[in-house]
Formats: sequence, C-alpha cells, structure tokens
Amino acid sequence: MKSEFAVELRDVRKSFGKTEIIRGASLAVRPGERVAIIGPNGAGKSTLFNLISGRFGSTSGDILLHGEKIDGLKPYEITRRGLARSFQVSNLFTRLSVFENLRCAVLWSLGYKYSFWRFLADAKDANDRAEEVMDMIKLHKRRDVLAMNLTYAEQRALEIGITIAGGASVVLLDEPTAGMSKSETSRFVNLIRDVTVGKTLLTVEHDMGVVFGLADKIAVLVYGEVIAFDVPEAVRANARVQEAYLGSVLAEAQAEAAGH
Ligand SMILES: Nc1ncnc2c1ncn2[C@@H]1O[C@H](COP(=O)(O)OP(=O)(O)OP(=O)(O)O)[C@@H](O)[C@H]1O
Repeated sequence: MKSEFAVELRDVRKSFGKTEIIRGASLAVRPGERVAIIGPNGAGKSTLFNLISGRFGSTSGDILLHGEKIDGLKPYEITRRGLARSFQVSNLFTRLSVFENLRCAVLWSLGYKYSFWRFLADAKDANDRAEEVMDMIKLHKRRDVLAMNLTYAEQRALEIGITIAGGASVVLLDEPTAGMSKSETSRFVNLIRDVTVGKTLLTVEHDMGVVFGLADKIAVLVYGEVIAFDVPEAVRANARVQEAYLGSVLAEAQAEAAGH
C-alpha cells in the first residue's frame, strides 16, 4: 500500500551494548520534503542514518520506506528500493575519472553484477545517464579528470552525483558541506537543491546557514529522540528546542543569514 510518507520512523530504538543511543525516535517525512536533522554532538544523527540505510539493525521500532518496512533489509536491498545515501568519508574510486565513477554508480544501481547480458543491454543507457548526472553536478568540463585530481568541493559534488546516479527517490546526505569554504558552501547548497528537485532529502547538517538555506523542515535530535519536527521558524520558536540550547544557535544563524 502506498503511504503518504516517503520515510517513516516509529519509536525506533538502537542500543550498542548496554547504552541506548536512539531512544524512541519517531519521524514522518512526506515525499519531496527536504529535511535537515540537527542536534548536539553525539545525539545519534549518524546512527539514525545508519539505521535508515540498513547499515545497522534497530533494536526495536519500525522503519518504513514508502509505507513498506525496510528494517532488517540489507543496505543494497534498501538502495534498490530507491533510497541512496552519501557518507562523511569519501566513497570515490580515486583512480577512475569523473565519468567512470558515475558510470560505475549507474551500472551498480542497475544491478549489472547479476547479469552480463543485461549489462550489455544497459551499457548505452548507463553512459547516457552518467553524462546526464555529470551535467547536473556541473562537472562535465572535468569529465576525464581522475577523482583524486579534483578539488575538494568537486570531489564532494561527485559524491552527490554518485549518490543520485541510480535515480533514488529518497536521498540521505551526511554533512554534505563539511570542510568547505563559505563561498563553496553556498554554491553547493544550490547544487544540492537543484539535483534533489522532486526527491525526498534527509540531511545531517551542523552548518545552520545550510540548514536554513536548504530545509523545508528541521528535525531536532537530542539524546536519541526527535524533540521537534517542523518548519524552520516553528523549530526556532520551540521552547523544548530553546531549552536544549539549540535556540540560541539557530537565532545566531538566522541573524547571520539575514545579514548577508
Ligand atoms: N558502532 C557503534 N558502537 C558503539 N557506539 C556507537 C557506535 N556508533 C555510534 N556510537 C555512539 O553513539 C553515540 C551517537 O553517535 P552518532 O555518531 O550517531 O552521533 P551524531 O549525532 O552523529 O554526532 P556528531 O554530530 O558528533 O557526528 C555516540 O556516543 C557514539 O559513541
């Protein structure tokens, strides 16, 4: 049955040994929404991503993608159902070119591993799609450059390209602008916005400028619980969020954004 939500977490819990890190997190994201997950260090943001993408199994609760339970599935099975994620740590083949990296990502998403004949049939489509993604991430002029010779910002753009290459409808980006300069960051926010049009985006983000520039809604994770999930203005005004100290961080970021 089709759900009104693209991603849904229902009372999800995750313990490592005796320590419960995710403590009953619930969240329901509608198709096409761009959601930033924020919260203090150690709140469990990356863990939540690892649960949604199947890298970790949850201890209890339900995780649904388009209304279907995905907890217990392997990461690649979740990817095949249309959810793709990027990592904080680079996932590139450094000795392959921009084009080859994208082509590999497309072929992988088509499942070439399982059928040589299908691989041959899909090869042209894969090339076309790789070209298309290369245009979207604005790296067409760097087509034949090895990934290791790209600038840092270009490598991060290629990461995004690899993430979206298979046409996933739900995209998870873990700190996509980490380590970038201010001007690179604002260009990158535009790029993320462009390549995720019509998709559901979940992003973990520390940079409040990026959060306000990109997110339709903000989810605030504190001690493994989603304490607020709403449009940015409402989250900023939320008393629980203020208490958890994020209010002042958000106010500062908005003032800064308004000043630019
Ligand atoms: N595989 C693991 N085994 C044991 N503990 C873990 C594991 N992964 C994460 N943790 C613990 O879970 C807690 C939450 O970590 P997580 O990386 O999810 O937080 P975060 O909100 O993403 O933090 P940050 O903003 O610093 O990246 C931390 O205390 C961390 O040490």
